Amino acid sequence: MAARPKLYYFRGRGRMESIRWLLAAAGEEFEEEFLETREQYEKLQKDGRLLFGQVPLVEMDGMVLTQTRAILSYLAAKYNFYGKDLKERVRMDMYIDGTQVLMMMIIMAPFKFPEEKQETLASIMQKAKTRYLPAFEKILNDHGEDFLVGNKFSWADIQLLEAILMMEERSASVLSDFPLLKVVMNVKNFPVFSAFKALLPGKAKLTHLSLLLLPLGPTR
Ligand SMILES: N[C@@H](CCC(=O)N[C@@H](CS)C(=O)NCC(=O)O)C(=O)O
Repeated sequence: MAARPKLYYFRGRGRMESIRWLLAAAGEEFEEEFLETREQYEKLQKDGRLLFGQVPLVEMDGMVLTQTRAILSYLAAKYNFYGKDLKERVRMDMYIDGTQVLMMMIIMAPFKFPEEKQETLASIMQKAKTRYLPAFEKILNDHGEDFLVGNKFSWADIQLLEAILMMEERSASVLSDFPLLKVVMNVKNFPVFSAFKALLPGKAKLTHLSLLLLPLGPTR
């Protein structure tokens, strides 16, 4: 098994993207194998490496890991992005689960019928602005800190930043009514910005992580 984590997924963001972000935030270099042929996928199946026949698949620390949320929890705990106790952890879980629901809606939107895409996206962005972003703005406002939980950079911040950058790709002004998020969720002020940057090949004009390089979905 490779010394570095090895990621197996399609050449796109999808469910693997948050895994890449956590590894990048930890400053961990990783390898990727993009699944581009049916044979590659079938080989993983045949070798018994896909527990439920699905990717993302990550090989690391002598383990073969599948199920996105399980992989993310492992990484967050391993690299100390998962709070100092169970109470911090459960708050993070709430924020992360909410954020991931929103992200999955955005990820799946390109798979809609062409005539439905625009309306679907508009409704997701509306939900983001009325349900999700106000909740995070309030959290920051209530505790007055720069991070979502425990006044310390965590998985919850990384997840929310990723979601916000996804939304800003669709609507650059999505944070205009959320002044605290605008300041706190500025990628350039993020403590791991340099770690992100270091992992970007070449030019490092960062708005997204590896994903300047990878397409979001089938239409992009
Ligand atoms: N619950 C799984 C879902 C994984 C999943 O749906 N993976 C898709 C690719 S994004 C897949 O492998 N689909 C093939 C299949 O289900 O046969 C996770 O979160 O990792």
